[in-house]
Amino acid sequence: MALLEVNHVKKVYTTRFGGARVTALQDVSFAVEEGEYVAVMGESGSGKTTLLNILASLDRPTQGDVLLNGKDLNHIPERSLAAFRRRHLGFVFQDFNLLDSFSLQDNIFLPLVLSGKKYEEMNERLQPIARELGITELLAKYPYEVSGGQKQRAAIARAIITEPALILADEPTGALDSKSSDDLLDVFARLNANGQTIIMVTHSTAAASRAGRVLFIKDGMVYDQLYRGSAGNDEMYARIASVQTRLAVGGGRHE
Ligand SMILES: Nc1ncnc2c1ncn2[C@@H]1O[C@H](COP(=O)(O)OP(=O)(O)OP(=O)(O)O)[C@@H](O)[C@H]1O
Repeated sequence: MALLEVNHVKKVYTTRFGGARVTALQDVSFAVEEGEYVAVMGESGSGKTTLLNILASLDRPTQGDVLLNGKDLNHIPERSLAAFRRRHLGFVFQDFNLLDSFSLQDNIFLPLVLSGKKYEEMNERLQPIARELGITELLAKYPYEVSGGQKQRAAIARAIITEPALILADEPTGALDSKSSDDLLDVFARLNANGQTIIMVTHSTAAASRAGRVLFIKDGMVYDQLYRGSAGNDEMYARIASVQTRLAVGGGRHE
């Protein structure tokens, strides 16, 4: 059984007064196995954020279903969704989403605090993660006292401290300079090498070239997929660029 199954997902937004309808996703199906690292690419407006929100159980599809570990997200009652997300998913956002009035350590503890964990357990989990991410010395600092790259590492610590089945990252390198982006992508690669499943929405060809598979979304459909196979990052980069060119000029889909 795949870790994540997305079956014929369609999403139509209807404006508040029943006016214009926008089909953000037409018919999206794919599966993600445990341990995969999948990048999702597509032009602005192609439906990436809509898809990520549905995978995150932050929004429900108009049609179709999403199964995480065989559990249909549509069947989780609204009141249990926040706890479900905390237990199974880790989030990394472009703008870090750290609370400014909390130290990095308290930001990282937040999902565990919400799950009612004791300080000793939180601290025991934190120390190896902070070491791995190189932020041990920064834990007492506040988000405004550290760099973007350091903020993003704290955000990753917060995402993985709950040991989620799946990390969902939305443009995680979007606000970082190229050195910090490379560092973040190294962290993702290491997490993935240790078995962490990651889905990352990105506009960056360099970021996507580090993933094991790239899914291209166009007009609310999966337009193409690239599997890394034995390709190195440079070859992957070139292959992604070539699909992007085909996407931009409106060439036929690869089936
Ligand atoms: N809440 C909403 N109500 C109505 N239409 C929406 C809503 N959210 C998104 N859309 C529309 O759905 C389509 C897909 O949007 P989405 O944000 O998923 O694209 P995207 O690929 O993430 O774009 P970007 O790369 O710019 O973030 C767009 O046409 C967008 O205008």
